[in-house]
Amino acid sequence: MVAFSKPINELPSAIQAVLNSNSNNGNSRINNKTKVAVSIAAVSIAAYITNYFYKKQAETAQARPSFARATSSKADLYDGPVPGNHKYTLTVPYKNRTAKVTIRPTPPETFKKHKKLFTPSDNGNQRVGVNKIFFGQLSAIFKIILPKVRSKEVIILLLHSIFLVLRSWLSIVVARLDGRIVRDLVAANGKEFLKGIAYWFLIAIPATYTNSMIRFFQSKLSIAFRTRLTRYANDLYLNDQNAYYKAINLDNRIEGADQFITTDIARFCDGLASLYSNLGKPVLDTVIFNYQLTKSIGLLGMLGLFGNYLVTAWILRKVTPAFGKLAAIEAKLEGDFRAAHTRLITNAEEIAFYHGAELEHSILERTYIRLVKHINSIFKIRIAYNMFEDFVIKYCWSAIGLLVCGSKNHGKERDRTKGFITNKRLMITLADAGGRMMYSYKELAELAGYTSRVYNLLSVLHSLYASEYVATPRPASFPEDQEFYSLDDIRGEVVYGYNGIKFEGVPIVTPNPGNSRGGDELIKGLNIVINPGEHLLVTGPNGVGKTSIARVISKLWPVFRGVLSRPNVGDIFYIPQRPYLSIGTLRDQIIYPHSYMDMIRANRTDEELMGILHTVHLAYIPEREGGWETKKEWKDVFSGGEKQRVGMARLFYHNPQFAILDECTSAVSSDVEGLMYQHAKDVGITLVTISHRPSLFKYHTHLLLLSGDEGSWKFETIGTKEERMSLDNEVAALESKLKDVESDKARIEEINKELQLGISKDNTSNVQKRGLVV
Ligand SMILES: Nc1ncnc2c1ncn2[C@@H]1O[C@H](COP(=O)(O)OP(=O)(O)OP(=O)(O)O)[C@@H](O)[C@H]1O
Repeated sequence: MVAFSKPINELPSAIQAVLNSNSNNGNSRINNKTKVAVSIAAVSIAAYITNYFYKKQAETAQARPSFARATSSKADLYDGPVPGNHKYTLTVPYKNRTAKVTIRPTPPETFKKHKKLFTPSDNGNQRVGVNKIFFGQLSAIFKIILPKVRSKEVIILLLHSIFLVLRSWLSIVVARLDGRIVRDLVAANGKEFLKGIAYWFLIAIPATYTNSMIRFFQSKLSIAFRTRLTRYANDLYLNDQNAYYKAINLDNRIEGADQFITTDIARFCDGLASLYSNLGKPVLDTVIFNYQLTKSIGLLGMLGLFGNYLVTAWILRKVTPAFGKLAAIEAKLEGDFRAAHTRLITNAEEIAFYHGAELEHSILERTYIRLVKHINSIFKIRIAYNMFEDFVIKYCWSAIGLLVCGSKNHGKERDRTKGFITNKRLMITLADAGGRMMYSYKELAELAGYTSRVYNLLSVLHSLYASEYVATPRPASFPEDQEFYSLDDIRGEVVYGYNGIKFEGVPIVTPNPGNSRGGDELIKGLNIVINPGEHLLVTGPNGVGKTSIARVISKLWPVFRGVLSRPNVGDIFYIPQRPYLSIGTLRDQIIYPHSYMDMIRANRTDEELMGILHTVHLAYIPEREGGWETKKEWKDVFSGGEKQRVGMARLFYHNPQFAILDECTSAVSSDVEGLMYQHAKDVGITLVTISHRPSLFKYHTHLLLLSGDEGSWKFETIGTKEERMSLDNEVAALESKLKDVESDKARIEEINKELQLGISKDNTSNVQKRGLVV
């Protein structure tokens, strides 16, 4: 018989109550010594299994060839996938060395299989909460985070569960030990008391280890889920289907995908991993104590209690605020705040030039205030809810429990008191478990919010990956004789592998997602052909659709009607209007989008890169910047003209059959621009140039003139060699006239100086009165 008087803090009082009733009944069959021994053995076995699992993982990692050693110290920290390989190795910095990580990109078949699981919702109008939709979404996401039974995550889950059960077991053992120590203390049995204290210290080792391991596995589970989800989302987002571009330009269902992928996925995984241990324990406690109560209060009393649970659950469901929806809105507002900061960082120089700090400051403040107001409103909502929750669960449940117990208590006064006290303790501990369960329900509701955001992200990415867009219904007022362009009605065709660029009745249309008038037709059905060796110059006023032609050729914008025939992806290279410089070394800027490993595989050398830099007049750069390995924020290092020349260097490195040059030399001086164009032609690149500069005429054979007049266009040859020569002559004549202008200017300055001298001699000079100014 064990007598309890003082529960210890870390023990759930509920378990002690069970032990109380158990021990009072004299049911203790196993002694404490055995229990301590069994506990230590059980925890040791669990620790051994854990160790074995992690040792195996470390061995697998060691067995991989060292990428850094295999190449050289120059090896950059990332390597792209090798074409045709289903997996590849990335090297990442880790504790002053590089660690290798094997990446297995999600195969397209998996996306195809999962597509039906992820159906985009009707623009967030559905109810976010713990409901059927939530469980459906969760089960779809489970297909990603637990793809098969034999996966790392399942092992972590199992080990986590083992430690959770061990914790419950240890709690019981510790409670019994506590009772025994108190008994010996009261009985003044010094020897037994000291023995109890010794056991106490002995059990502390597995107990603390178990608690640490529970937290460890919870974190491991969360990060393992996050890794799976992040990789999956990245694979859907960044691929040859350009979902990252479509999400911004062809769709408006997800705003700020960065927030979704970086923060929302992390919160979802944390919530899911903690829910397992947070919900598991009170559920276990509730089962145990309800079982105990049934013994005391009989079946009828128990039915009464269950009725009470059902009514409480119903009321709570009715009065619980939409925590899921609130969490989803909070996540969106966090995203807006983050996006405002990102904009500031990206455009720091332009904003500084304009002295725009004050305005930007107010934008940031406004975004933050919106977020804080929302969070504060959640806090307020929680006051009333928490009061209600406490009132119902802690006070009403206990009172009802006492009533049930009271009505069941018969017999002698002494027995009635004992039964009443035991049941009361059970009721209070049950209420405590209920409270924790309700708290977990709140967590579950918040998880529903993150689940809906993650699900929404994945389902939109799935539809963009499959090139499925939101339909725009044709408005009744839309003119009948006018073609209506909706993103769900793309009838054009793209033929790859064509040796040239051919448009057959292809209109250039802006996508305009979410706009009720559909896409705007910038250029009426284009019919042009560019064969290898012919060079096209596209010109016309601003905003007429020149760059949009390049977008259609690059398949960024859809071909709504007609047929576009174009070369394969690797045979055509595009240099955009705004230069882009990536993260990485100086070398990476020239070879972008290839990696250093691609360069090594293709037997290309730094000497070759140096030759290219000579061509674009940037040969001084490697020395100035400290060599090819230098890493800097290149967009802040290069001048506008240098950035554009780096773009041309990329063109010469990749040396494609076709190139689309979109105003990519507008900041380069005319002489160097001419040399670069001539070089591009000499090495056999067929050019499609978008430009306003007449000086580029002579490098092209065809002209596409966009007038902007209701989408009309004119396609003509720039004339014979002689005619182009005569154009050249005209340009030369104009340039020489410009030179004359310079000499005339100099002469005027001379005259002015002479006049100044005259003025100082004769202040009344007429010339001074008239003032000759250039
Ligand atoms: N993603 C988009 N969605 C809707 N309209 C767009 C989009 N991108 C561009 N436009 C519009 O399409 C029109 C043509 O744009 P484009 O960039 O092709 O012009 P451009 O002829 O190259 O002009 P510029 O000479 O100024 O570079 C513009 O009016 C522009 O506002």
